[in-house]
Amino acid sequence: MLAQSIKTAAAATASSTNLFLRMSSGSAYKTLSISVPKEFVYHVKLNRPDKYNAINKPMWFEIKRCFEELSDDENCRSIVLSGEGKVFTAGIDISALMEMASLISGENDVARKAKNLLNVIRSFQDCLSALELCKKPVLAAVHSLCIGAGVDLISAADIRYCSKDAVFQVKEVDVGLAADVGTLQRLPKIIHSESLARELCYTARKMLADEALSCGLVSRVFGSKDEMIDDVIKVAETIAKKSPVAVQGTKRSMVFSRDHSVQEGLEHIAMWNQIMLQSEDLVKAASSAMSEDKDIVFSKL
Ligand SMILES: CC/C=C\C=C\CC(=O)SCCNC(=O)CCNC(=O)[C@H](O)C(C)(C)COP(=O)(O)OP(=O)(O)OC[C@H]1O[C@@H](n2cnc3c(N)ncnc32)[C@H](O)[C@@H]1OP(=O)(O)O
Repeated sequence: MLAQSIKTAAAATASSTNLFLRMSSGSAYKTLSISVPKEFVYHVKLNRPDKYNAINKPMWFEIKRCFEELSDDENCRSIVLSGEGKVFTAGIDISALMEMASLISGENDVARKAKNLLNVIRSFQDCLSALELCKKPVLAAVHSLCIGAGVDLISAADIRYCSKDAVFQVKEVDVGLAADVGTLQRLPKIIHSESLARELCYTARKMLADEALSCGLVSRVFGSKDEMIDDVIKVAETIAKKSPVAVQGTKRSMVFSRDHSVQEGLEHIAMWNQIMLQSEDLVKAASSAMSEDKDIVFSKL
């Protein structure tokens, strides 16, 4: 009886950490579609194709929930992010911008209006930072348009790819905004050019795939969306076959080191690895490297 209860509890715990199982049992996403094309590889698609995947309020919060859930889903080791339909995304849904305006219409006082806006801006920032905080690497695969909030979104990913029809546009100044959900902070560090980043952000000019490649915004340009998705899933699969302890530690250290000095980064990884080098993954990976057997089975993490 006790053994049966333990088994049932264990099964419940296992399924509660498996996003895909919970999705198929009903707790679905309305603005994202999620699949598992390969073992341990998740594919998250922005899924409002009729609206060019414009990011409306539900999509903002589903992005946050999804990447937070995948962060702790032991069946997920890498994530591909793409857009369903004709374009990757046309940026924030204009209705979400209007909703922000309506939030302050009932207030007369500047301090109260500011407080309301601050809360919204911070919560939208958190939605996209969820990609960066996610323990698993996120590989963004961009086709066609990637506008405004789309650039904020992919800037929080680990790796970016695009197809040759891709167009990137930091469009915020055109709608009267200083971008406030990540582009201004992350883009200069990705492309290592304050000059180009400022040009793109001040002018809102369109950047095509070739330039995105040459400035380092993307790692590779593919001939078509289909070719890109196939190949990016292969990269995600390669990552998913590595030790999850090693990959998650690498992401954590690279995100930390981007924002700290070399010495602070070295200290951070030393603290991390004084624990993680004790993992069974090190022994498994090292002994496989010395043998013919390259098919290592790492435990879930
Ligand atoms: C706290 C603040 C946080 C974040 C702020 C982010 C700022 C930004 O994201 S700025 C960028 C905002 N986006 C835009 O300005 C783009 C607006 N869209 C367009 O200019 C055009 O749609 C287009 C992308 C140039 C494409 O044009 P076209 O090929 O002619 O298609 P459409 O018929 O215009 O669009 C198809 C379909 O999609 C709907 N749609 C497109 N973009 C948006 C959007 N941003 N919000 C809401 N809906 C959008 C469009 O209405 C059409 O839908 P229908 O139902 O067919 O009308």
